[in-house]
Amino acid sequence: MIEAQALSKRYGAKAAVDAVSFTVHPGKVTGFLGPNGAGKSTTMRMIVGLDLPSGGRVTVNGRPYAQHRAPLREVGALLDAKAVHTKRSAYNHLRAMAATHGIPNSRVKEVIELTGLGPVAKKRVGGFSLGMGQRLGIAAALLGDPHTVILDEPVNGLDPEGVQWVRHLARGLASEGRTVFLSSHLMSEMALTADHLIVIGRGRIIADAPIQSIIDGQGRARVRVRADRPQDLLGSLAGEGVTSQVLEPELIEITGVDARRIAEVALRERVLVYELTPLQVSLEDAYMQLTQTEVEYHSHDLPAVGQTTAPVEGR
Ligand SMILES: Nc1ncnc2c1ncn2[C@@H]1O[C@H](COP(=O)(O)OP(=O)(O)OP(=O)(O)O)[C@@H](O)[C@H]1O
Repeated sequence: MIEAQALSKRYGAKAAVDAVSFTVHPGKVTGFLGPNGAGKSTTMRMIVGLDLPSGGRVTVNGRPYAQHRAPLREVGALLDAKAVHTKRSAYNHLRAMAATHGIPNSRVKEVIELTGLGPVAKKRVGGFSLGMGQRLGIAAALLGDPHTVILDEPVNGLDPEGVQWVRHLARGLASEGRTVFLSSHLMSEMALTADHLIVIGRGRIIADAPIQSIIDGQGRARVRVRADRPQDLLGSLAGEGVTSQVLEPELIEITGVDARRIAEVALRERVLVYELTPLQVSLEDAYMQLTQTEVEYHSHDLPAVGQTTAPVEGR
């Protein structure tokens, strides 16, 4: 179990992590999700003692990381796969790590097999692709057979097979009762892997909940409507804070009210509706809504064609 209490990290005037408190429980995969610069890596580095907190504290199974007798057996972490730049082979790199922690060679061989590094184990790590480096970092994290596994952006640089492998690995580790904490800036990835999400933006926790409740709590209803006079329908819904997208002359998507409300208004306005389909709110949508005020680096899109906010023209 990882427990952070009012954990903070300042760089000069900037709060990279701003008094965050959260608990990561064993037996499930907890995703640590946030846009670039949100504070994920800094938080993870503080968990394993690589950065000193400016305030607050964080413990793993009740103690700060550095106070564990055999930290590698307690916590395995992948924090920066690129940090391994060595002329050693993967095998020798892992063997050296194992030796300093009293871990037998048989375990080195096990993690090499587990991470699919067998065919390249004797090759120099310096020549590894990003994906292979990532697998090596995960192998190193698992070396001590730790109770707690922390992986910072583990799928970075992995091919689809590798992404799926990380997913299975994470789920497998959690099903064995371990604490699994994975960071990502991709909701789509977390949706497939995590049971629970901690969402961070600008150094603050903005959600900490099971995935399903994040979808339920954040998603605004979105409904696809085919109607003979969609503009009249939108005009009548204008006071209800809806947004809409015109896809075809008689096909629109309305966000902000549910299908029943649209049907009521259509009936009142005598608009003929011949399709009314509630659309599931995607996790990506829920995430965007959660973090839209919390991203450090905004991109500026061109306005989407047909995207309007009611009231609309042509009424
Ligand atoms: N050593 C440092 N010195 C100064 N500022 C830093 C340092 N490390 C991180 N920061 C700043 O702290 C904030 C949080 O960074 P962090 O790397 O923890 O975010 P992140 O969520 O992991 O982002 P990413 O997904 O881009 O890796 C950012 O604004 C970053 O620029």
